[in-house]
Amino acid sequence: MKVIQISLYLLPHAAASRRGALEGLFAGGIAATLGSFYAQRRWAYYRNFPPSLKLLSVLIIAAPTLSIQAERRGLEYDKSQWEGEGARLLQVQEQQELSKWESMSAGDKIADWASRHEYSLIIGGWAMSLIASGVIINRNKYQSPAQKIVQARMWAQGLTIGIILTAAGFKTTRNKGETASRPPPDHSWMEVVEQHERERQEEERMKARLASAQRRGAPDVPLTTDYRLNTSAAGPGTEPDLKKAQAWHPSDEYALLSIPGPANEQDGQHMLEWRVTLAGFPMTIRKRLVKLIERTSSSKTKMLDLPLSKDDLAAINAHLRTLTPEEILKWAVESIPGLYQTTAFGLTGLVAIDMLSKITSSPPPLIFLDTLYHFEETYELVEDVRRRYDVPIHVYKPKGCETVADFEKKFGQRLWETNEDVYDFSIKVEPARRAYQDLGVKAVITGRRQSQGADRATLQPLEADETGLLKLNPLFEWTFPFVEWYVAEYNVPKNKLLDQGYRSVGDWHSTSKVGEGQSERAGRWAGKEKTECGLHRNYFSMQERAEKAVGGFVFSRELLC
Ligand SMILES: Nc1ncnc2c1ncn2[C@@H]1O[C@H](COP(=O)(O)OS(=O)(=O)O)[C@@H](OP(=O)(O)O)[C@H]1O
Repeated sequence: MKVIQISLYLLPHAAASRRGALEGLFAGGIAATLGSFYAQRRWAYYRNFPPSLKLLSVLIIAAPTLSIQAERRGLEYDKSQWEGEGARLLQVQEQQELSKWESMSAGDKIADWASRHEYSLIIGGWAMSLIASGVIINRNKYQSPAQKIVQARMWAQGLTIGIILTAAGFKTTRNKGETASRPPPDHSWMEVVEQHERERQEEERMKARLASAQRRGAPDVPLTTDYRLNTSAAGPGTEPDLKKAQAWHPSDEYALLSIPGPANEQDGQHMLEWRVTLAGFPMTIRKRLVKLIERTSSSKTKMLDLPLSKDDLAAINAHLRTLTPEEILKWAVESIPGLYQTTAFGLTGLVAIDMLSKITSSPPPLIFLDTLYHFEETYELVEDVRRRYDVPIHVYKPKGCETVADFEKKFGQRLWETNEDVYDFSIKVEPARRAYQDLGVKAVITGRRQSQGADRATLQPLEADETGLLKLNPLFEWTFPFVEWYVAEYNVPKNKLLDQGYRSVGDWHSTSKVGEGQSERAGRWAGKEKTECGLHRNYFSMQERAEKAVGGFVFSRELLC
């Protein structure tokens, strides 16, 4: 807040008043002197006045003009010092007064003018009554000039007291009326000052919080003032409603925000992606940034007691939905015991691997279910990841099978065509179960996202499956462009097939390229109704279907388990 030093304000105010006083004295003095000369020439009885009385008649005019003009100049100076919001308020007030004045009757206008100039009227009244009584008393031949002056002053004083009493009575009546009809006092100036003060304190608090978060090892995020947006999704020129941002990811240069767009009949509600350049942030984003930094730098969290009740799960999800993927991962690393990441090295899983490598020096170990039918490029990617990230990879294959030959010896060729339920169970569902039991897995991070649609459209950040396994989906709200952006931005290793027209990669026999405008997973089991490999379906029903398909429990135990 601006503090005005008294000397800086008072000295120019006094100078302005002095200038006004001189102007008033000069103008009043000249007018009164000219008037005195005129009276001297014109009226014999004025010529008979002693010089002191003539001087008094000049002073009577000059003194009020001096004080009135001095006050005017002082007020003018005060007004010139108002600036910004203050000046605006003054203008509004003047405007209100003008319209009030225009709506008044002639009588009210006179009363209003009189009340605003009461001191000028009193001084003027005193002067006029002194002159008038002087003129009347001067006609008395029997009094000496000194007696006449004393008597004129007495008359003038009496008249002036009369004027003052009338003004006081008039003012009291007026005040009573005004108090009854007066609108509540206008405290808007106080609001302006308070608002400025609140903003200043908020800014201070943010700086302090940011500094403290940074001391605790949070990333250094640039906070400047210029703020630009660009979007392809909503069209240029529109601005996102930042309060609705559901997911966002700050990098060194910009943040990606995911905000629900307008619903339409074809796609229903869909998300819009915004790229916000971090040349600077508005206050709303800055606040979220500070929160984010605080969260990412917060210290230890208590480990969860498993299993979770439904209510606990709902409460945790309500919390996780407000976090970024990195925050969710950090929370999981700190609070979920027995945490692993299950991955087929899809783009989403790769993003999570990269984020985890920046969050912790001992990221959750990876579980890769080697179906034996992966593309060569996928196996190459496994090695790339092994080289780039210091994370253990547990590879699980179909039970008792090291090679395709082993698998086909057991189940025959093209099992995915001859018996899909058995295929899904034996290449993914059973090996996964085995891995979870061998390794003591309590929770897995998955690469599923809501925007992949079908069963995943309502995906939550944390789920508990029918076996009690927790599944964490940190990128549940990210869309494909976000994932692609992250991979490119941080040079995350990816499947070479993605540069050849594939978007989601599974087994070679059930994966195809996708055309322009097709959905991300259109190339998986193309032409079939199937949308999931079974890994994320109900374990017990998958097991039951596979057992039925191979001819009952006894036989299935041998073949499948
Ligand atoms: N083979 C294999 N091994 C380990 N984990 C696997 C496997 N297949 C699927 N997943 C997990 O499921 C996530 C989604 O995979 P997909 O989108 O490819 O769908 S599907 O599961 O194959 O139907 C997938 O996400 P990503 O980590 O992005 O691959 C994994 O979390």
